[in-house]
Amino acid sequence: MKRPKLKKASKRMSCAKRFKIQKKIREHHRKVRKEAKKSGIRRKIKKDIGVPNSAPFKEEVLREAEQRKQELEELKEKNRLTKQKERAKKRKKGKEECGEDTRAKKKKVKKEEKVKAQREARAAVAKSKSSNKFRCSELNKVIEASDVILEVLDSRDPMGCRCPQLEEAVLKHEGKKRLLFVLNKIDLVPKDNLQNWVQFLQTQCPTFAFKSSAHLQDRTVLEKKQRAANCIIEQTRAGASFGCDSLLQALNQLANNQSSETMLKVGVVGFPNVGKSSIINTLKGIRACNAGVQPGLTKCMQEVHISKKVKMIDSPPIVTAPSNSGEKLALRSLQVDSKEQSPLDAVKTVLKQCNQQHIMLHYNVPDYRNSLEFLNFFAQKRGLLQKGALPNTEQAATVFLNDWTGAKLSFYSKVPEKEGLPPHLTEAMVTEMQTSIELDQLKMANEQIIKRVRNPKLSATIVFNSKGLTDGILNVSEIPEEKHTPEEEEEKEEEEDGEDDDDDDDDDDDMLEETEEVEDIEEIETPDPKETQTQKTRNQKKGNANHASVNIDLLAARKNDDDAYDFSTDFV
Ligand SMILES: Nc1nc2c(ncn2[C@@H]2O[C@H](COP(=O)(O)OP(=O)(O)OP(=O)(O)O)[C@@H](O)[C@H]2O)c(=O)[nH]1
Repeated sequence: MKRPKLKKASKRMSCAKRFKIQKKIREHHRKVRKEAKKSGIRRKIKKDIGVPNSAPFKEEVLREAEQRKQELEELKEKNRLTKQKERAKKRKKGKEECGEDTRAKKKKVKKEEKVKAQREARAAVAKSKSSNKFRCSELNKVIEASDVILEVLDSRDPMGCRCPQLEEAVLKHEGKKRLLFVLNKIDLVPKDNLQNWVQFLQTQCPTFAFKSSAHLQDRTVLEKKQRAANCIIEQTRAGASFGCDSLLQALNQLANNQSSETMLKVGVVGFPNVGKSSIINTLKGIRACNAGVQPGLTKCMQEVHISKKVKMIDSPPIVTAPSNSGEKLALRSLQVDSKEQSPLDAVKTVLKQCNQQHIMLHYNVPDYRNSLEFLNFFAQKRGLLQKGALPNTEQAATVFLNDWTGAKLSFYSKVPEKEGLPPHLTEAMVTEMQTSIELDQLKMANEQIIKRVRNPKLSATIVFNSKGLTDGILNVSEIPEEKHTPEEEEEKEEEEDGEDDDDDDDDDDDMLEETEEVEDIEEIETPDPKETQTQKTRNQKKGNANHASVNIDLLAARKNDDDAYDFSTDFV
């Protein structure tokens, strides 16, 4: 009987057992390696089997192997060196970039600071230029410098545009100055009304009917010549001008009558937005002065040569006296524009001076109970809305007032029934004014102009009840301190706070730079060498005032010291 084969023992085992064995083996290997490391025995280096002696070209093979070894080592060394160099380069570049970055950052910060300071300085100069005191002093300079003064009157309310203080100052001036009226914007009033006004004003002062050109785009004489060469003629209603020739003729005549060889200087003065700059631009034929709807655009006096003998001087608007009634201030004062007076109130007074039917017809609005309701309608019509589609009455009021002093709205006031001279004029003054102007020639020229100018749409014309002459201020010391709007005051406080913070951080370099910038500002404000003696004395006075203010400050500081809390004493 065949013995059954013995079954071979199976190698199968449980996974746990297998893993355990594997782990043990790993641990054992690790232990061996560790000990080998400790005793300094390295891993077995593979033995170079070398070249057997039986090889036919043993020596050559060995030489070749040696050469390859050397080449490899050289290559390795080369790579190592290039890598080292690259790393050094990178490090250097990084350092440079870092240095450049910080330097560039510092430069940028300094530049920004400088620009900020310059901007602030410019803003301060602009602010001082838009102050009433500056305007008044510039106007005085214009009057001083001029031989002839053109008082510009808006044809829609000529009486309201007359300033008795200015007329008196010109006529009573020691330098014997001439006063002429220019009745501007004649295209916005009905012809018969214009005729009446020219006749009325002519009895007091030579009056020139005028319509300025509104479309003067070119700023240089070259552009003007090119336009003329291209035969581009202003044929639009707004682009046309009337009265240029008669005014230029009269001025040339006055220049010829002058005993001296000097040019005739003609100062152009008047209340805001009456068209002073536009008249000069029209006479010159180019846009030499800044003109626009915004009242008070002209900030400083500006000379413009009209011909070889005549030079015009543009001036900032006359400063209205606060003693004027609200009706007068509404259209003639810059305070309304600068929000010192509420535009809503100004609109209210203007509406009161007009016929409601005319307003409704002109603006195409329904019957309104008060000015606010009217402004609501007006704002809706013009699309002046704020958040929630509510009418923006503030903005509407400003737009409405700009319309009334601007270039489009047609309204007129009636000539005063009472004839006679206003209290500041005398018969002698009037006859003096009328000499050296050929009145008959002027009358004829005015008639021609009135004939040629187009009548405005009578259905849209509003009758305006003028409140008469408007008082102005010519003495700088009489101008009241200007109120700052709440926003301006807030800005000022913020600026002061900011300055305080900056002061703490500033180093010596910055201090030096600041002093340099202050010098720049002074350069901007250095007075014109041509300044008159009176202006110089005024400046001297200004200097005294500065000293006084310093003293006051010091006294105040000392007083503050006295009042200061004494920390060394225990008051409890
Ligand atoms: N329709 C019409 N508009 C005119 C006429 N003259 C001036 N204007 C407009 O009236 C506005 C005011 O003109 P400006 O020449 O800037 O007036 P200004 O008196 O120099 O103004 P300030 O800078 O405030 O002194 C502008 O929108 C002109 O286009 C004119 O004869 N007819």
